[in-house]
Amino acid sequence: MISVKDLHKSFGGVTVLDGISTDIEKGDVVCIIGPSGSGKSTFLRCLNRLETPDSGKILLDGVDLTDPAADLNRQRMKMGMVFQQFNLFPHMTVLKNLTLAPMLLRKESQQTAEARAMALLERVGLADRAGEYPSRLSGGQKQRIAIVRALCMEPEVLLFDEPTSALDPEMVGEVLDVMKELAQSGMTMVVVTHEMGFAREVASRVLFMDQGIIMEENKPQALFDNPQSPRLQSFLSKVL
Ligand SMILES: Nc1ncnc2c1ncn2[C@@H]1O[C@H](COP(=O)(O)OP(=O)(O)OP(=O)(O)O)[C@@H](O)[C@H]1O
Repeated sequence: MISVKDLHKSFGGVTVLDGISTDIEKGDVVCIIGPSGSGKSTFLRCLNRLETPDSGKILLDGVDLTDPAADLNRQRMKMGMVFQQFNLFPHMTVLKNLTLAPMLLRKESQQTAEARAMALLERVGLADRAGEYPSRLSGGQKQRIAIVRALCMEPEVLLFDEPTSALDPEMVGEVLDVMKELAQSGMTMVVVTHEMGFAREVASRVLFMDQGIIMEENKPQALFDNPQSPRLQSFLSKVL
């Protein structure tokens, strides 16, 4: 589904991505962990071209997103993004936040967009908040709404950039539960996270990122279950 080939990105002479290559298949739940500043967010933002890589290729369903001729807006609709800071529109109700993009970009009728939004709100237990403004919601509720907003575009893959980092500890669980449910439903997900428990439980693959490169672990559960693993020890000592 997504194929990344030899991705490089520098900021002001500092190399942040130093030749990243990986393939993400349909149904994968890829967790990216690594120390602060190791380039995790930059990698995620390059995937949907919020950042422009210096070199390398990103193929989404065979379309090269680094090709200037690619229809980026069309391709981006296939990738939902959930940010650390929710990024909901504060002046719009929850329902308006959820229906805006499907109506504007997918040209859906209000009725269709609202019906899907309400069904998804139901799924995350927030149907009764459809008429609220974001300022009246808790952080955990806002992030669940942000996930629903991404889902309303019916993306092929969801990208999460540290979705629980801005939350009070007691709100983390409710957001992770929604993400687990999504993963179990077969959604393809790429998740930058410091939540080791989530990675252990849900990831089909874990990418360890350090100094601009990734090391991949195809059997993350086995890795986490082996506390003697020097590789795990080395990463955890930096991450935690
Ligand atoms: N737009 C930018 N301009 C300049 N430098 C940037 C920019 N974005 C990121 N960087 C730098 O690139 C490096 C990697 O940042 P990035 O946010 O990708 O790391 P991260 O692994 O996601 O870190 P964290 O876990 O702290 O969020 C950092 O040194 C950061 O300061």
